Amino acid sequence: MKKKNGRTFRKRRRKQSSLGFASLSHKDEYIFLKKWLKERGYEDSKLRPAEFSETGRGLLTTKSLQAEDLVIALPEKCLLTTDTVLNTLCTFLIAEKCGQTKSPWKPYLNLLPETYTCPVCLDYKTVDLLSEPLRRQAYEQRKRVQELFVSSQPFFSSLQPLFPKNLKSVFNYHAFRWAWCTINTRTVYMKPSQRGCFSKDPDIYALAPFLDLLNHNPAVQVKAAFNEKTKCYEITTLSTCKKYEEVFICYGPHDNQRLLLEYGFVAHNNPHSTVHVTTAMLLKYTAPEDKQRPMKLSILQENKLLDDLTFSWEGPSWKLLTTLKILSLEADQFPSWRKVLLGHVISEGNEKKSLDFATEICLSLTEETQHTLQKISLLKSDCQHLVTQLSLVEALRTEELHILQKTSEILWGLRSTTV
Ligand SMILES: C[S@@+](CC[C@H](N)C(=O)[O-])C[C@H]1O[C@@H](n2cnc3c(N)ncnc32)[C@H](O)[C@@H]1O
Repeated sequence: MKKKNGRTFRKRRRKQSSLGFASLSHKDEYIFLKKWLKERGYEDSKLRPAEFSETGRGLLTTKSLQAEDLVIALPEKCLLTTDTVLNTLCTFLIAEKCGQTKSPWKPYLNLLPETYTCPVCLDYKTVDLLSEPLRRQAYEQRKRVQELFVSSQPFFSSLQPLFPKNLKSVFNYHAFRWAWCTINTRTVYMKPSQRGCFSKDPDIYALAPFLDLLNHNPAVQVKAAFNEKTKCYEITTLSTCKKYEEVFICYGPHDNQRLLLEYGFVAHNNPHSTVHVTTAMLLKYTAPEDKQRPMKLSILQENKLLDDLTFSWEGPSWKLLTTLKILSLEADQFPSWRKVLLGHVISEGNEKKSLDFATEICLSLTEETQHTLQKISLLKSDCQHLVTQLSLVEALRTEELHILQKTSEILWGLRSTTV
């Protein structure tokens, strides 16, 4: 301990803060976790927990990593797996957390976040600031978790003899939501072992202590799987990482809406970011007097063009532009709708009309996003207790605004070449 006050320590602390992270590995909780992992066969020489200014808690490497290097190999004994249903793992987490002192998982449970920012945990005021499609998904998530909680009640009641405390003080909605978020944001997928082509083995999800401190970066590539030979869950990087930098993995090619929905955060400059255009929005800008509108809509529906219409950093998606071209067909052009689906240009007029249509939608979404950002900034000063969640939605809506601004530039360029 005395060593900590020495010159080397002070020098090291200075170096760390200038690099944008503060080491956590000297803290008791992390020392206990490392000891616990070691007892279960985990050997590590390079990863250290740290607090990063951009991403919060994560892991850094003390040795540079080259492509194909193993980032981590976590032995099976350290994994908390479920080959049964989700609520069994929820129940397990709640029960272990409440009887923490005796739990063999204590060093891990101690370090789990106390709160989450997935939509199920957000205040209604915050959820209402999300864009319409995401808001709908956020309410669906709430409903799903509530239903799962209600359907787990008989199971919780059957556990009463095992608990001296009043069961409701242990298995309440608050605890269930915490456990659900823990599982949703932190489990890794383990492909069931292939016992035969028609194997009915259920999917297995595992909580992986320490490994679950790795944060997401959409720009990195990794391979992750349970290795049957070494009996370890292994992550190999396909990207490089410099010494004393944060080691990232990629949770998948998710856009920011999906990251918020599933993990409760957003990634800045996410290349997969999109802004969704709903059917209601399309209908708002199509002429209701267009007699072929119902037919056009059923063609679009049959060809699955109405789902997932988006603007991205590259402008309107192919699906969105094709949809707009079909909706913009004049009565005499309508029989050519199949050609539009095949990517043919029907006329200069149709091209121009669909781009004008896209511009109108983009402009309307831009105004709506700017208005929401103003509301967020007012709410941030009025509702101090919601500042963290409001900042999260602000980051998401700001990224959406940037995509819409980029799209507007792209559309302007496209329109000037078609006129
Ligand atoms: C598997 S955990 C990673 C470790 C986590 N930061 C911790 O302190 O326990 C996943 C959670 O980390 C956070 N996270 C992951 N990547 C992030 C990033 N790039 N920026 C901000 N938060 C991130 C999110 O809260 C997410 O739900």
